[in-house]
Amino acid sequence: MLQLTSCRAVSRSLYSARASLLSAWTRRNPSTLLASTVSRRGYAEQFLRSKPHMNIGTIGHVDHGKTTLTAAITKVLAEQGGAQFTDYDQIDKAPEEKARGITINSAHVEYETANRHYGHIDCPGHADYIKNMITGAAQMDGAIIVVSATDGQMPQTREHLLLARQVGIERLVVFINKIDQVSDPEMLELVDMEMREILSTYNFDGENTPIVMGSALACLEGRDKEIGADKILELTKACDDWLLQPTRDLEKPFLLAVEDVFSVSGRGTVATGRVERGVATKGTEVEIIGFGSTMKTTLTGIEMFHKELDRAEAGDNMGALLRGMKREQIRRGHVLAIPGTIKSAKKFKAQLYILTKDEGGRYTPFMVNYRPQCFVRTADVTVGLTFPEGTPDAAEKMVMPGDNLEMVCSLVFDIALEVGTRFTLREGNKTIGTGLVTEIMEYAQ
Ligand SMILES: Nc1nc2c(ncn2[C@@H]2O[C@H](COP(=O)(O)OP(=O)(O)OP(=O)(O)O)[C@@H](O)[C@H]2O)c(=O)[nH]1
Ligand SMILES: [Mg+2]
Repeated sequence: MLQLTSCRAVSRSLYSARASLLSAWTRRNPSTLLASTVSRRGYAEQFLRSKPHMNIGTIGHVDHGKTTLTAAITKVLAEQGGAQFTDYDQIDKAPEEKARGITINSAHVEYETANRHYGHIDCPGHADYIKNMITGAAQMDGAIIVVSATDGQMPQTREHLLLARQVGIERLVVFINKIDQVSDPEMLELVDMEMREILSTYNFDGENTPIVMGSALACLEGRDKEIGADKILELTKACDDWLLQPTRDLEKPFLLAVEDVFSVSGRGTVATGRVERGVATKGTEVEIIGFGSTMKTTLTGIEMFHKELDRAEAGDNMGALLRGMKREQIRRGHVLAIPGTIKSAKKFKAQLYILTKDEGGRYTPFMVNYRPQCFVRTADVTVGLTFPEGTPDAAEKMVMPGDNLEMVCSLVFDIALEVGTRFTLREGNKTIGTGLVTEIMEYAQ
């Protein structure tokens, strides 16, 4: 970044300067193209809205009515002018999308209630959910868990609850669907009780979570308003009231993943990278975390768009001038963060999704102690994979392409990690899996 500064054309507008800076930057690191083009300004232009935005989705057992419900929500809100009606067929005919090199089937719709703008994800198949949740393609801040009144909770109801918890969803709303097929009120009460119980089992607030009972199909077919449209509106109201607005990246403590390091004569050492979250100003104290010891320093200068600036925020690509640091002390893969907000770790548990060969992954299974490269932010470190304690027949157990499972990951070097950090596993030039940190088992110091 600073190299570019020395040959800048003074008359160029900020915007074109930024474009060339980005292209030079992404040439060096093509994988960050997406992240860097969605800059703070670009984002604001595209998504400026008057209401707070939230990402949610429908989760739950196969055939319990997630897609029908998604269509029903767009139908009732379309009548109020807050959505475009998206019928069942349009949702399940989901376009294939490429995210992080993995093909993912999911359908996105959007709608507005009185209070919020929602992005809503409905995935056609069970395996896609898991993949979407682990890769972050379905980054949900909250979710609607759909359970059929005729079946009650089923294995994937529980599995999705577990996964929702692991990907950091704190609150859910329950929709007990298909009540048009159940005439016995005691049966509904039983499903209600069961749901509260398993919500608590998975550390959700079982007692206070709103549970709405209705029929998505009745709503979609425009009949039985009292169990159809009325209940769907009650559900969206429950989402507005109960689901918590996520903290915006800007409000979180500053964190930058170091992409490159330069030595600028007469000034000192500059680390460049994208601000993942928070805001930094001149004088901000930071820790440099990863690869051994944690070092403290101060940001003495911020450079962006070929200019000295006072402030950088989430989404910006910045150069950070670091007081008293030598070039050799910092490397790609280090993280600059507000002291005490993130720690360096070597060993953690993760939920993994192993790509199939059609997704560009391995053709063959692997066994315990497999050692791929783990890519976290800008770091890549060799990782040894083992099964959690108590896994039966761990020595003979095979992990097949297409599997999703929990594994213990032991890194060769420690890096900044926290629960919820996402990473990819690669072998040679192939992405073979993606993962999400669910528990830190061993910190570096
Ligand atoms: N009687 C009745 N049938 C419903 C209701 N909601 C959905 N269905 C039916 O249940 C079946 C499954 O609905 P979907 O919406 O496709 O279920 P899904 O949860 O999206 O299923 P997957 O995406 O395959 O996991 C369809 O035949 C729907 O018409 C309802 O309220 N009442
Ligand atoms: Mg569906």
